[in-house]
Amino acid sequence: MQQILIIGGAGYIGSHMAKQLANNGYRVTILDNLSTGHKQLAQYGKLVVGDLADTNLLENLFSNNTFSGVMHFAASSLVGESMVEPAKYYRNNVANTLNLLDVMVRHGVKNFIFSSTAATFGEPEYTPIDERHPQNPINPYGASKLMVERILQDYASAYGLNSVCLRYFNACGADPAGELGECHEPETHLIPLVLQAASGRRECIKVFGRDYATDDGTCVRDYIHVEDLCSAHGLALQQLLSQHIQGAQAYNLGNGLGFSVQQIIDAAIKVVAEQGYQLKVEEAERRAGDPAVLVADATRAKTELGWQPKFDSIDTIIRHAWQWELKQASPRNR
Ligand SMILES: NC(=O)c1ccc[n+]([C@@H]2O[C@H](COP(=O)([O-])OP(=O)(O)OC[C@H]3O[C@@H](n4cnc5c(N)ncnc54)[C@H](O)[C@@H]3O)[C@@H](O)[C@H]2O)c1
Ligand SMILES: O=c1ccn([C@@H]2O[C@H](COP(=O)(O)OP(=O)(O)O[C@H]3O[C@H](CO)[C@@H](O)[C@H](O)[C@H]3O)[C@@H](O)[C@H]2O)c(=O)[nH]1
Repeated sequence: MQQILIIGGAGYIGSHMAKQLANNGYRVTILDNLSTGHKQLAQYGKLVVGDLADTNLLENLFSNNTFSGVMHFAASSLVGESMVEPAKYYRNNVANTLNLLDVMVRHGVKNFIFSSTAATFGEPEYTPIDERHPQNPINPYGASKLMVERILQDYASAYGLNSVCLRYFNACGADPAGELGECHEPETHLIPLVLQAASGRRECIKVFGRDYATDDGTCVRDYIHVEDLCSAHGLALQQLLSQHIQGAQAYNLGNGLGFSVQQIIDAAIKVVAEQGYQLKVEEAERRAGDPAVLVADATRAKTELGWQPKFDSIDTIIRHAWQWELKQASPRNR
């Protein structure tokens, strides 16, 4: 059985990844410092609680296990916070990743998958955004992820470390079986916030600006189900393990479909109404640093990895997230 190390596997996307890998016959070890993750999400692997900054812990982990590959989800990932606390972002996302890569190189572990982001592109020059689009991040979060992308290129040529950077657009949805889902504190993502407004955990959803150059004036994003993100990781892993992928590669991951903030709210209103729930919408100022439109061109992932998103219906995405939200809002979990 091949053993995979998931860094950040107690978080939103990493926990879904652990479940998919475990269900596909891999042995999973999770390293997580539980800074934004949750022990109860790390159900599908052996959890080691610890920090990436702890080189001794990493050395022991790699000495006592034989990892076929490493998936790295751990990061600080709040765009706004990164503007006022850039040091935290460069330390956690860049310096700590370097720690990890150096231990991998020392132990001859060659296969690495990295969670990158659409935020590495900055203000789009054109959409949909393919891999040829210039990368000019406009915040330290995006810059920190781009630095790792760059480091991975050099580590591939100098040390033979093979890697895949997967640049997610807007991760959303939840485990279709209802066991796992998003629980960030603070939550900043649109879909969970809209659903919290419906469940009563939040008073209302605020629309950040209606004066963008889009059809209805609200921002357009490419919402990609967490299960589909994980299936792309699974395919990338297979290709790394079989050495079909070598060097440092990068793929954009999205559905290629744009939904406006208003369209998301409308879709959510329909889903929650089936169970008699409603939600209140309020107007708010634009949030600094939000581009009007971010949509992915994921052709490369489709042709080279054989990836095909399964949950591209926004209704299905919202239904899965709503099932999870109802569980979070139930009195037993409060
Ligand atoms: N959620 C999105 O829409 C989105 C979009 C693009 C990219 N990403 C990237 O995907 C990855 C996962 O995102 P998520 O939403 O699941 O985040 P998350 O915060 O839910 O998960 C990150 C996990 O990493 C852990 N962690 C952080 N720093 C650590 C450290 N130094 N040592 C050990 N563990 C540490 C946290 O405790 C948490 O469990 C991140 O790298 C993020 O930047 C997310
Ligand atoms: O209460 C809210 C929250 C969000 N929005 C809007 O909803 C859209 C989506 O926002 P959000 O869910 O915060 O996602 P993004 O800001 O698009 O960023 C996500 O997607 C990026 C890639 O596209 C990743 O890099 C980031 O990590 C991830 O947070 C944006 O237009 C926001 O202005 C609102 O109107 N009201």
